[in-house]
Amino acid sequence: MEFRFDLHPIFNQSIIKVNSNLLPVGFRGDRRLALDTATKMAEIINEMGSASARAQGLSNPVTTAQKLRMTDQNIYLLGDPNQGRNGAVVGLLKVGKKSLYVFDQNGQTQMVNAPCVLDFYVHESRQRSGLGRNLFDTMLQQEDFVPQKLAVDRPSDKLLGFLRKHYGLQKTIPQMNNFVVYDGFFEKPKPQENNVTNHDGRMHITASPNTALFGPQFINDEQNKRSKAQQNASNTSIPLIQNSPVGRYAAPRPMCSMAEIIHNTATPATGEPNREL
Ligand SMILES: CC(=O)SCCNC(=O)CCNC(=O)[C@H](O)C(C)(C)COP(=O)(O)OP(=O)(O)OC[C@H]1O[C@@H](n2cnc3c(N)ncnc32)[C@H](O)[C@@H]1OP(=O)(O)O
Repeated sequence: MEFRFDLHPIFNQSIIKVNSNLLPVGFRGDRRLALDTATKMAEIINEMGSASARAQGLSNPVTTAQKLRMTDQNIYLLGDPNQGRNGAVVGLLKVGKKSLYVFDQNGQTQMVNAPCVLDFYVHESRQRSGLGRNLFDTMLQQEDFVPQKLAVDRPSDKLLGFLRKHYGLQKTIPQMNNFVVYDGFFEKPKPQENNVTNHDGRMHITASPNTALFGPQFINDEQNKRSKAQQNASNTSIPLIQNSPVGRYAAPRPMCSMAEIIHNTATPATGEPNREL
């Protein structure tokens, strides 16, 4: 798509990334140039957004400059410096994170903050020549996204074919909304080598408030923590400061009736702090 203005100063590389300020990421220039560039960028985004809507048979564009201004989404634009005198824009890809309710493989609803493909268009005269792949790969790399972790908003048949061909995405997890998610969407990332903690998988689950507050711990983790704490205590001469009990531990203790019976006195329950003493 060609424009009445020269695109070369805007496209300093073939693919540019634009966010809510309507300027290419890394833009340098004074206020006047920024204003001029943002005005031209708004025109590019509106025209490409409308062309994408037409190609998908939508009555309203999914992508406009006005909408982009109000989100933290990113648009990738593919330019062709060699078309015409001013160059041309031949592709658009809009992505961003969205909070979604989606079904997992077991049909359970999950709330996720997922990276989403929101709009994707390559000019009709250039489709099926690898430009879409080029644009998509650049987006994946710059956003640090993985294809199977993407939710795709109402994908067209062309986009389904594209994702199948280039990224092997085929098996979907059925959803009730317009988003398509693929097998692997819910897979947890594998732990990094240097993050792997050395435990044997045995959990320490007790009825103690620590378990309730912090969840069960791996037994080896606890032992490691304890031996580290002991080491620290013996290495330092910092006096042990006992924290005052808080919350329900600060409440007055009930009398222990068994002790009362044995000693014929009123005795507070043992093993717990008693602020009255
Ligand atoms: C979330 C959304 O945005 S949904 C809307 C997606 N956009 C559209 O449907 C708009 C019209 N289509 C397009 O703009 C483009 O076809 C895109 C963006 C989907 C793909 O861009 P392209 O530059 O064509 O992709 P690229 O050349 O890298 O890959 C080609 C593959 O995409 C798929 N594809 C592209 N065009 C078509 C088509 N007309 N019919 C069927 N499959 C197609 C095929 O798998 C094709 O491989 P093949 O030629 O071996 O069959």
